[in-house]
Amino acid sequence: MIIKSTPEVSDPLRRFPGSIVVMGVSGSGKSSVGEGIARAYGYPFIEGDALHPPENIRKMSEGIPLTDDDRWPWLTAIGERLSSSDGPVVVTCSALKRSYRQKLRESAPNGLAIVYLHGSEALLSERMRHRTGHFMPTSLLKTQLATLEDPTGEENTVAVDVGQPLEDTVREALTGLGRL
Ligand SMILES: Nc1ncnc2c1ncn2[C@@H]1O[C@H](COP(=O)(O)OP(=O)(O)OP(=O)(O)O)[C@@H](O)[C@H]1O
Ligand SMILES: O=C(O)[C@H](O)[C@@H](O)[C@H](O)[C@H](O)CO
Repeated sequence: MIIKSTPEVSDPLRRFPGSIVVMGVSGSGKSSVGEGIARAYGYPFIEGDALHPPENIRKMSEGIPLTDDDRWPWLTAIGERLSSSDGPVVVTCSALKRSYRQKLRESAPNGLAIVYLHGSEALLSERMRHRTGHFMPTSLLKTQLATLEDPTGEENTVAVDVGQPLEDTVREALTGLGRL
C-alpha cells in the first residue's frame, strides 16, 4: 500500500520571505530570540536599541519612560533600515503600540512578520534583574507593560510565550513563521 505523504502543516525551515520584527517589552528576549531567528534563516540581524538617539538611551538609563515623541525618530530610523535593505532582515523593536507597528509595516517593501514575545511580569523582571551591563532599569518594566497594546490577531503576527528555554522559544517562533 502506498501511503501518500501529507504536506507539512508547518515547516520551521520554511522562511518567511519578508523582514521580521521581534517585539515585546523590555526583557522579553527580543535580542536573544532575534539573533536565533536571524541565524536560522541566514538573514542579517539588526539590534533596534542601537538605533536609538543618545538622548533616548540617557532617559531610559535614568529610569524615565520614553514618550511617543521620543520614539518616533527611533521608529523612523528602524523603518529606514527596513526600506533600504536589499533583502529581508531581522530587527528588534519593542513596537509597543499598534501605530508603531503600522509605521514599520509600511516601511517594509516585501511584507513584515512580527514575532511577539510575551511572559509574566514576574518572569521578565527576574530576567532583567539577572542580566548585567544593560542600560534598561527593571523599574521601567511596569510602564512598558502599561503601554503595550497586544498585537495578537494582527496581520502576519506570531505570539510566543518566553516562559520556556531559549532554544524552545526560538523553535516555536520559527514554527509560527513557517505557518504564515
Ligand atoms: N526563553 C527565553 N527567551 C528569551 N530570553 C530568555 C529566555 N530565557 C532566558 N532569557 C534571557 O532573558 C534576558 C533578556 O533577554 P534579552 O536581553 O534578549 O531581551 P530584550 O527584549 O532584548 O531586552 P531589552 O529590550 O531590554 O534590550 C537575557 O538575559 C536572556 O538570556
Ligand atoms: O519603546 C520603548 O520604551 C523603548 O524603546 C524600550 O522598549 C527599549 O528600546 C528596549 O526594549 C530596551 O530595553
